[in-house]
Amino acid sequence: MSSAKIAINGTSATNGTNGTAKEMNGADLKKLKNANPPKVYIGSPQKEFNPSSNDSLDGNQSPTESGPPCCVEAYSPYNSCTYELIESVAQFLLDRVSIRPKIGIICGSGMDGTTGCLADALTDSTSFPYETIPYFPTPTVPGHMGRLVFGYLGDVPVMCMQGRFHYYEGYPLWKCAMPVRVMKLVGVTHLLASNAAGGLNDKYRVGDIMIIKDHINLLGFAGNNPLMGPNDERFGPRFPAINRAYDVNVRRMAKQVATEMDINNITHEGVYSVVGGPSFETIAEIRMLGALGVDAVGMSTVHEVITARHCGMTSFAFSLITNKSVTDYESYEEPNHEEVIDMGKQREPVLKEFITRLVKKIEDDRDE
Ligand SMILES: O=P(O)(O)O[C@H]1O[C@H](CO)[C@@H](O)[C@H]1O
Ligand code: HPA
Repeated sequence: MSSAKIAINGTSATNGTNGTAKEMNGADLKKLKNANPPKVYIGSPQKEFNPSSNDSLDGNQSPTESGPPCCVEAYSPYNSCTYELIESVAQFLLDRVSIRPKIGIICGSGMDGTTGCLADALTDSTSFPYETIPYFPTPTVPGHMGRLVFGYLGDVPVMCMQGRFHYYEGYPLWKCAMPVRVMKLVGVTHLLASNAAGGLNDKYRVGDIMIIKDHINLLGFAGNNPLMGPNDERFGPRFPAINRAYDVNVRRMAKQVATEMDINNITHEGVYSVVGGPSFETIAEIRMLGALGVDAVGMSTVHEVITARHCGMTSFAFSLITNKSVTDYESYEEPNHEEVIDMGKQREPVLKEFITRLVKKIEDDRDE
C-alpha cells in the first residue's frame, strides 16, 4: 500500500490508501468562497476541494445557503423533498466528479470503517463527507463513517455510501432513503445495499452472508413508509409494486460469485425484516419474526430498496449475519453493536471480494 495525500483546507496530510493523491493548490483554494467551507475530498484515491466553489449548484450560491425549506422539515414523516431539490444535489455532485457510475453501493454497519473498508478499495476516488453535501443528513451511528465516495471498484465506476441513515437516529424514512434518489438522478441504475443483521434461521452462523430474496416491512405494517406524502410521478408511481424488489438476475449473479469464491457454505438466501430499533428485539419478538418466516433482522435497507424500486432502479441487498438472535429465555447472551461492527471488520476482505466480483458481473451484464 502506498501512502496517499489528502489535502485538508490547503494543508496536506497522508492516508494509507492506494494510488497517487491529487492535491488542491493555492489557486484552487482561492476559488473557495466561504470563509468556513465544508470539505470535499477528491483524487486518487483522495483529494479535497470545497463544494462552495464558484461552480456550485446555481453557479453562484451553495444550496446550503439558499435552498427551498423542505429539508428544514427534516423530521416530517412525509417526504417534502422535491424532485428539483434532489436534482440540484445530484447536479452538485456531477459538477465535481468526472465519472458517471451506474452502480450505487450502500455499506452496512462495520463494513464502512476507517481501515480496509470497501470505499478505500476504490481507485481514482472522489469523496464527499456528508456534511458537505447540500441537504444530506449526517450519520450519528458508530461504524458509519459518513462519506459519499465516487471511484472505480476494479474497473467499474461506482458511487458508494460509506455510512447510512437509520430511522432510530430520528430521521424519517424518506430522509433515510433520500440518498437513493440522489443516486438515481446521478444516473445510477443498480442499487447494491449491504447490512449487518441478526440471524434467526437455525442454519445461519455468525459471519455468514444472506442474499436477501424478500423482506417484511414491519415499519410499513405500522403505517410508515418512505414513500408517504405527496408522490412525484417523475420518481415513480403512487402505488409501486414491490414483490420483485430483489432482482432475480442479480441474485443469480451473486450466487455465481459465491460459487466462484468457494463460499457457498456460508452463503444463504433468505427473508430480511426491518425493525425500527435502536433497541434490539425481545425474545418474544424474535420468536414472532421466526414464525413469520424471517431469516434475518435489522434496522435498515428496506426503505432504501423501496425507494430504489419506486424510481425504477434494479436493487440487490445482502446481510452479513453479525450475531445470532436470542430465542431462549435461559440465555445470558445479549446482542450488542460492538460485536456487529467487529464481525463487519472481520468479514471485510470476503465482502470486498464478493462485492467487487458482483459489481463486475452487473457491469458486464449491462453491457450485453
Ligand atoms: O443495517 P446496518 O446499517 O448495517 O446496521 C445494523 O447494525 C446496527 C445495530 O448494531 C443497526 O443499525 C442495524 O440496522
Ligand atoms: N437486530 C436488529 N438489527 C441488527 C441486529 C439484530 O440482532 N444485528 C445487527 N443489526
